[in-house]
Amino acid sequence: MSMFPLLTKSVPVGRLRLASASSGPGCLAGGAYGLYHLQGLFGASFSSSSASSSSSSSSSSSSSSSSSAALPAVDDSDSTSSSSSSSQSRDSDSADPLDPLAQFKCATTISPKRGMSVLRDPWFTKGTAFTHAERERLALRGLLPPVPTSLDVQKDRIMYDWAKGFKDRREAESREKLELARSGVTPEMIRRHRLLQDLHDRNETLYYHLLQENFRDMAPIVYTPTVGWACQHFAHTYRNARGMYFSANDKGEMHSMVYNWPHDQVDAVVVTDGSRILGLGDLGAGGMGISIGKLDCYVASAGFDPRRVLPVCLDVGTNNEYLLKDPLYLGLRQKRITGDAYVELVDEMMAAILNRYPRALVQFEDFTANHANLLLERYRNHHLVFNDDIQGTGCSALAGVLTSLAAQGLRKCAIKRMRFLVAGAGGSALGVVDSIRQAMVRHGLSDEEARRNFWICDHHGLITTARDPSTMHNETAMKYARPETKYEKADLVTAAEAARPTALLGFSTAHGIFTDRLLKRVQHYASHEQLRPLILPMSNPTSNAECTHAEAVFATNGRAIVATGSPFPDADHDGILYPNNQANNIYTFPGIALGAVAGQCERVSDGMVMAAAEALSKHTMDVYGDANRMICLNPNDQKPIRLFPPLEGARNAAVDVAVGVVVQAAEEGLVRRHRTGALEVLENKGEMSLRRYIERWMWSAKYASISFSAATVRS
Ligand SMILES: NC(=O)c1ccc[n+]([C@@H]2O[C@H](COP(=O)([O-])OP(=O)(O)OC[C@H]3O[C@@H](n4cnc5c(N)ncnc54)[C@H](O)[C@@H]3O)[C@@H](O)[C@H]2O)c1
Ligand SMILES: O=C(O)C[C@H](O)C(=O)O
Ligand SMILES: [Mg+2]
Repeated sequence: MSMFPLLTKSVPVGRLRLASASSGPGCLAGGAYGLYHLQGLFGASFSSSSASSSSSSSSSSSSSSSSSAALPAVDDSDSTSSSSSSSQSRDSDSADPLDPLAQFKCATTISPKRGMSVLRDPWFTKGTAFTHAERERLALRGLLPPVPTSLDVQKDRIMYDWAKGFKDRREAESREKLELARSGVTPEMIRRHRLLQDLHDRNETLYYHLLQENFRDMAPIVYTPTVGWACQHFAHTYRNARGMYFSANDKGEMHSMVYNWPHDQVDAVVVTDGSRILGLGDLGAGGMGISIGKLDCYVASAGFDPRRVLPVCLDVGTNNEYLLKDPLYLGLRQKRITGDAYVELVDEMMAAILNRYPRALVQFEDFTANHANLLLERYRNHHLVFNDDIQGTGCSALAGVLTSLAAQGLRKCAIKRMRFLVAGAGGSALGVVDSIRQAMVRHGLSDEEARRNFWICDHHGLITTARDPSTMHNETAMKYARPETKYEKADLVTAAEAARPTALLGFSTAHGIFTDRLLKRVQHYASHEQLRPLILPMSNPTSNAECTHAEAVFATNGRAIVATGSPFPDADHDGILYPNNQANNIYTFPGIALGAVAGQCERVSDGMVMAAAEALSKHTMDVYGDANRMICLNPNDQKPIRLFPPLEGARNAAVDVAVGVVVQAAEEGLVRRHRTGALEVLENKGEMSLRRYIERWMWSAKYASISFSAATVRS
């Protein structure tokens, strides 16, 4: 039974009963939309819609308050009177027991709107409570999380925030505290996240204006690490529809439901299946948060038009037991679909999206390694797609490597001298290793020689040819298996002794595994090669980091060149301030996407990803100038080095990356020819003009002058 019954009050006005309740359909606001129940037709007014059909609510059974869950506020009685008496009074009011049509009497609400317009209308909307039938009638399929909920569950969601009386609140609170401590997200960051998301729902232009102007300060709120918290708590904080959900239950329907999205043009789609969100694991339908957060970066730093981006969550179930038991969970309550059935769903979703938006770029985000690799290989040769965790991260990490060399006064070909010890053998680690290996090959090593520069550990330890691939999460790591089988499953320090690495990369999600001892070892081996050690603990969110920025600086006495996946405070050591630098794909996915879309590219090739890395590295060195350059090569130098540009200049960085991407795509014949397109600009007027062409393509958050035309009204 619901503990917080919503009281609704209705006012009879002639034959129409107008509702004065403050929630749900059935309310009349200043007569704006003239919402009424067609009670006049059949006399009695009761709910035909079945929002209360959801299984989870015990109170939505027989009382009239369950009717009001579907169509609240049709009630002659005073709001304080008991629900059963009000129900009787309605029946006795008008029902004629001899009328053969009595059993079919219903009240229905006629909406002059459909789709997003009805969802966003506070008088009509039922939010997640729209039933399947209503979703079909109102063109809502896909615009809401796939499972209709009851009014009671919606109410519990609000009461969860209200914090009093929620029966599991104490358990939930202690879990939240644990998660907060784990994720490195503070209550203040959450407050700001919610402030910004409320604004996002109210005024997109103002939201993006703020984001574009304050990207450095706001990126940690709308993006990593706070976005991780938002995904974990998606079901608890859900307020408004945003993005599209395709679910396993939509098989066969996706081609039509994609037309429910209210915009005829879409340039970029970010899709996740929620199976591996940052380092937080399977968050099911809550993964929608990461698609939204990534696209915020598209708009803020790459100038995508927010009306032309589409966040997508593919819901194939979840293996997260906590979510499956959470009454507020918004996704399908079933274990994840796998194998051929999974691939069929992704194929159908991709075909549906690309059928309606043939020119759209699709970014895959936070899929588990096996699916990430499989889907990338499946689509990359035919469609404009890329995987952010594999290619975007590979691009950012390679840019960091190149910048570390440039800052030490070395040329790019010095990458051949580097040896990498990598903690983590998942999709991202392999994406990064592949990118760096390709760069080594470009600079003269054979593929085999390049492979020998990598030592990869997973949760068992070092991967050698003695490893049984069936014990691994990501078998593709076997292509880097070391021949030194005596080190099979060696821990990181032992592996470091064998590898003598000059660089340490972290994609393990394992907090603190870059110990003081390990960091000192790597510094020692790097100095033998006349290099400063490169330390990239890239796991997210904050508390999954293999070490903090300060730990790397202190352990190496300021010699390490460090950047971390999530933001950390600057470190003060020996009177020198070491500014934190974030090693994150945020520096590259917006620019790669900008180049691919504004440049009318047909595919995203490995060459384009490498060109993006080189462009970002050059941009970073140009931005910081001599402040980021060592005067002479000295591995004991303590000068702070920054590997990535400041976030406040993210738009400029994205444009430089985009130009690099288009130039490379043009060389590879991957740009579509168009009379006034990027290729023609590049060929006829050169790179500077291409830059201006791309800048002109970008959207800025400014109010446009608006007037009305009936021709543009859409449902
Ligand atoms: N900074 C960035 O831009 C960026 C980009 C992508 C991914 N990431 C982060 O990298 C992490 C990994 O992502 P993924 O997609 O590769 O995930 P994944 O789940 O595919 O891989 C995790 C890997 O870590 C290994 N591992 C677990 N514990 C370990 C330990 N103690 N020592 C060594 N290895 C261990 C696992 O065996 C597995 O190979 C996540 O935290 C993710 O957020 C960061
Ligand atoms: O989301 C991020 O911050 C980076 C990366 O895509 C990740 O999965 O961790
Ligand atoms: Mg990711």
